[in-house]
Amino acid sequence: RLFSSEKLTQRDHSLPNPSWSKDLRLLFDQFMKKCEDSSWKRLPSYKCESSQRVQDFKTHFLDPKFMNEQTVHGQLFTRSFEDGLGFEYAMFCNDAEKRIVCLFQGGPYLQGVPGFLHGGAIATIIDATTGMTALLAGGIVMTANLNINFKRPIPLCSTVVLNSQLDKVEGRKFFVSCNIHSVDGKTLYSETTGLFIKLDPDKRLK
Ligand SMILES: CCCCCCCCCCCCCCCC(=O)SCCNC(=O)CCNC(=O)[C@H](O)C(C)(C)COP(=O)(O)OP(=O)(O)OC[C@H]1O[C@@H](n2cnc3c(N)ncnc32)[C@H](O)[C@@H]1OP(=O)(O)O
Repeated sequence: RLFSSEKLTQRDHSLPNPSWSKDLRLLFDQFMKKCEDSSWKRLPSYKCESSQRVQDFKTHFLDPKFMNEQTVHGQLFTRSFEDGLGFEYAMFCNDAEKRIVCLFQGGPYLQGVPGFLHGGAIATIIDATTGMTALLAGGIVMTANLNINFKRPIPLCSTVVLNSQLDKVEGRKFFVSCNIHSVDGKTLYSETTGLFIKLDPDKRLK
C-alpha cells in the first residue's frame, strides 16, 4: 500500500498527456513561455498531496477522531479519474497579481445535460482554482461560500480558461472571484464569487 501510495504521489498530473486537446497543449505552451521570466509559475498537482500543507491541515486543524484509514488514503477528487475521462487541467499562478489561471478540459465522465459539463463538475474546478488562489495567499483555508452564475453551457471535452483573482482579505476571510471563458475569449461561460476562511488552529474542525 505504501509503495502504491508513494507511486501515486510521484506523478505530476498538471503536465500534458495524450488525452489533452490541441487547444489545451497550445495554451499550456503559451503559459510555460510566460513562466520563463518567473512572473508566472506552473503549479504541480498530485493525486495525494504529501506536502507539508496536508500534514499541517491534518495535525493542526483536524480533530483526531476524523483521522482514519480513509483519511490516510484519500485522493484529490479532481485527480481521481483515468487520463482524459475527468478533470484535465493545469494551473499557473502570478504571485504579484494574486491570480491563478487554470487551463481546463472536462472529460466525458463529467457529463450533465447530454453533450455538456455537469454543473457540479464546473463548481468543482472553480472550487479547486479559487481555493488554490486563497490557499496561496492565506495558507490552510476552507470554502465558506461559492456563488456561481452559469451563463452558457460548457461543451463536454472542450477546453476553457478559468481566471481566478484574490479581491479582498479581511482578517481570516479571503474573497476571490473567478470567470470561465472559451479559449478565444469570446464566450463567457460562468462568473463566480467565493469566500474562503483561513482555519484557526485554536478552533479544531468539529
Ligand atoms: C486546504 C488543505 C490543503 C491540502 C493540500 C492542497 C491540495 C490542493 C487543494 C486545492 C485547494 C482546494 C481548496 C478546497 C476547499 C474546499 O473545498 S473545503 C470543502 C468545503 N468547505 C467546507 O467543508 C467548510 C465547512 N465550513 C466550515 O468548516 C466552517 O464554517 C469554516 C469555513 C471553517 C469557518 O468556520 P470558523 O473557522 O469557525 O470561522 P467562523 O468564526 O464561523 O467565521 C469566520 C468569519 O467568516 C464569516 N463567515 C463564515 N462562513 C461564512 C459564509 N458562508 N458566508 C459569509 N460569511 C461567512 C463569519 O461571519 C466570520 O466573519 P466575522 O464575524 O469574523 O466578520
